[in-house]
Amino acid sequence: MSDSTAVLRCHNVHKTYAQGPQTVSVLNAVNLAVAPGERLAIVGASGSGKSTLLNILGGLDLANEGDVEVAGQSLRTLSADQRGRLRNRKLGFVYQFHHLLPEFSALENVAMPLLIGRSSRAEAHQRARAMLGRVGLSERASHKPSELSGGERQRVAIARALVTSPACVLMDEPTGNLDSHTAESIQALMTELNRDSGTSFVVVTHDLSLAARMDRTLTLEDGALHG
Ligand SMILES: Nc1ncnc2c1ncn2[C@@H]1O[C@H](COP(=O)(O)OP(=O)(O)OP(=O)(O)O)[C@@H](O)[C@H]1O
Repeated sequence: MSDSTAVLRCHNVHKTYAQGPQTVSVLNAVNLAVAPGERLAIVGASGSGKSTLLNILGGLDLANEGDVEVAGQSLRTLSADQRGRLRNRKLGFVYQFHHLLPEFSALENVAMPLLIGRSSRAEAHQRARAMLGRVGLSERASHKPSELSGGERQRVAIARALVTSPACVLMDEPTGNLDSHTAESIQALMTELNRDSGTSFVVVTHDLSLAARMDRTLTLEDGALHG
């Protein structure tokens, strides 16, 4: 794959953190290219830097060195506002602890990225309703997150990540706090949505059965990705 076709790409990414008087190197020359429609799992020991890498790939955190390109656009050249807009248009995010807004309904949570992207309220709600249908939650549209099960909340988070038709969805432990049956249904849903939408997935996980369902698995070790 030539780099220009990658939906997400990083080159020579380094990240260090100050921990007290020490500087700790977490990422040390990470290179990655994610193809359109590709499902990639990133695995690695606790503390190996998986979440750090995901946050840098999503433009939520900045590398000390190196570059990230989202849909061919280098994040380095963008202001924080421009990065936010690119993130909103091209990326979706799913976290283990879902980060749904507690005071809003499932429908309003899913509509949120569209409203932030300046869709009209009517259009945002129509698309959010359709997406909730895709994840099997039409009957739960008016429920608040506290009125949903863990698996339902995770499906709302997936619907919210996909509602803008992003090029790539970044997921941090999407099945991490779910029982095995619910995790299995989330895995099946991800496979189905990937097939239907062609959206790429980058999934950080300790769940080896989820990793096995992806097209490719890379291991983060000693600050670098290994095939
Ligand atoms: N803001 C921060 N300041 C200082 N150190 C940090 C910060 N964020 C992460 N770290 C350190 O960077 C390392 C990598 O953390 P990260 O959360 O990326 O690992 P991980 O592979 O996602 O771990 P886990 O599988 O346990 O979630 C850890 O040693 C962590 O303590």
